[in-house]
Amino acid sequence: MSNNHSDASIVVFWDIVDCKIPDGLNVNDVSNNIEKALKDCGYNGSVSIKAYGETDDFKDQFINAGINPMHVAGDTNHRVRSITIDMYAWVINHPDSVVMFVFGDISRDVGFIKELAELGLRNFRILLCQPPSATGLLFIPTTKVWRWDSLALGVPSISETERIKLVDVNNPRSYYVNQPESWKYGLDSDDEKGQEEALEPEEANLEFEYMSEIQRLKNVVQERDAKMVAMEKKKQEELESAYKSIREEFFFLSLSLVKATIQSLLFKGLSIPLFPIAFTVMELERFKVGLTPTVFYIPGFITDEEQTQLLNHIYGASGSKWKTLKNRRLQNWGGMVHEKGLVPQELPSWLTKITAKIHESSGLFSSTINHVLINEYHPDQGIMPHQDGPAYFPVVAILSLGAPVVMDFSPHLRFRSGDDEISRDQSPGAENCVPERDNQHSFSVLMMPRSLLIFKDDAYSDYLHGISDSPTQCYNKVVNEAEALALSATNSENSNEDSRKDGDKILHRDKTRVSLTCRLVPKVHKNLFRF
Ligand SMILES: O=C(O)CCC(=O)C(=O)O
Ligand SMILES: [Fe+2]
Repeated sequence: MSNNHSDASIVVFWDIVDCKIPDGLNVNDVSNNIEKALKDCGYNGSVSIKAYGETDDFKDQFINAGINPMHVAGDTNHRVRSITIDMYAWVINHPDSVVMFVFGDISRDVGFIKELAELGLRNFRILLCQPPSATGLLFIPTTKVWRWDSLALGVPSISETERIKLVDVNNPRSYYVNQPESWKYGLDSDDEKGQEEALEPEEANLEFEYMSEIQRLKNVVQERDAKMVAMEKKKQEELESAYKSIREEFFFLSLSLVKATIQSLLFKGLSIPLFPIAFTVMELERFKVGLTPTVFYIPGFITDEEQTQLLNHIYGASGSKWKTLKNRRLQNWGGMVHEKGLVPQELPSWLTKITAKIHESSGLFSSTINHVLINEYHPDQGIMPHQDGPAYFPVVAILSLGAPVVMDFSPHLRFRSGDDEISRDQSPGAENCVPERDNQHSFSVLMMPRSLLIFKDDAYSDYLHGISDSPTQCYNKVVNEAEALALSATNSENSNEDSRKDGDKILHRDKTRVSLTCRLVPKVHKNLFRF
């Protein structure tokens, strides 16, 4: 609610009997003077004047002056009651407005004075104009007071000092001058009853009707106020819940947008640095593939640029770094792995950059990755099904570069009697072929360039993994089908790597693949000479 009433609507309730039109003036003059006096006090809102009394005689004059004539027969009380009822009808529809009373002496009407006081407390601005004979009401909580003889002539309102001077403390009708402040402001007081005088039966009837009407109107006002408060509360709640759902929708929308964007980029084989999103936001769990719970495939783990840089470093290494095996070439970085552990050699920074990224983002390695095996496969080369040795247990991460390839996983026979007989890949480059235990549980993973495959625990110890040396590989059984489909989509545009034969999905390997097998050998020999 605003306290500034300068532009608020104004209503003037004018008792034309007790505040007669001065001789020599007409209705129009008086109404102009009232409006002028209001303007002089800074009230510029639209003015609506209602006149009460024997208005029939001047009906046309009032109408011409834009004044609403309210014909009321009877005495001051009748007019005041009509005014009170209209006042309530007005305040119901005009909250925070300016209410001006131009009427006679109503100092006996304690109830009415209290109504005015209440209005003042409810952010209505109460203005009062009385004939010089009425002194009592000068002390009710009004904002401005005029004397009728001056207001009718357009003279300014009286000053506070003048108002006090005008109060005749000896006038019995001014009794409330000496009442406590709380009484003056319409608050409860036991004195009120004592001040009332006995009424004639007819008057008492009238009083009863009047009071019931006032009560009815007050109830309307209260109901309206309660409705407004409830509406305001409801509006606030609706706004709050709208904001809440917008915030939630926005949150989920942004999450799904991020997800959708990443997926669509991945499917298109585009280069995006996924690792911070892959692990910190989406968590490793989201990259689980297949039924074995410990196999993770993260497509696009590195960017095209990072892939190129890695390949440059790998092919930039001295020729002696390569060890040629029967069906592939390899580089060993990080030291030699022996039965008693790793005889370490510092990894070059171009490798620690990537191993640190794998270590930090996966959170699966108990300390820094200290060993990297780089394998190079031509299209007709592969690696026999094998199990990585216990030296690296329980986790391995393989980063793929260059061409795609299919890695097959098959359960091995470690559960048969004489488990010890199963040989393991204890040294770089050595792989061991072990017969499958159960073909039904075999699965394959399509390893796209720039992807990272991690397998650990059961997948590490209970399965053999290998790459066939065939230049064509079937990828029907791949568990990372989404990437396989993405591959088909990409290949159909620019290469003949993918084709279908008798319903089988065939990958044609026509380029070299390079992989980085990143592992941690926890057992490290610190002192080389003691070994
Ligand atoms: O090149 C690959 O993806 C697999 C390499 C591997 O299994 C190994 O080095 O033990
Ligand atoms: Fe391996």
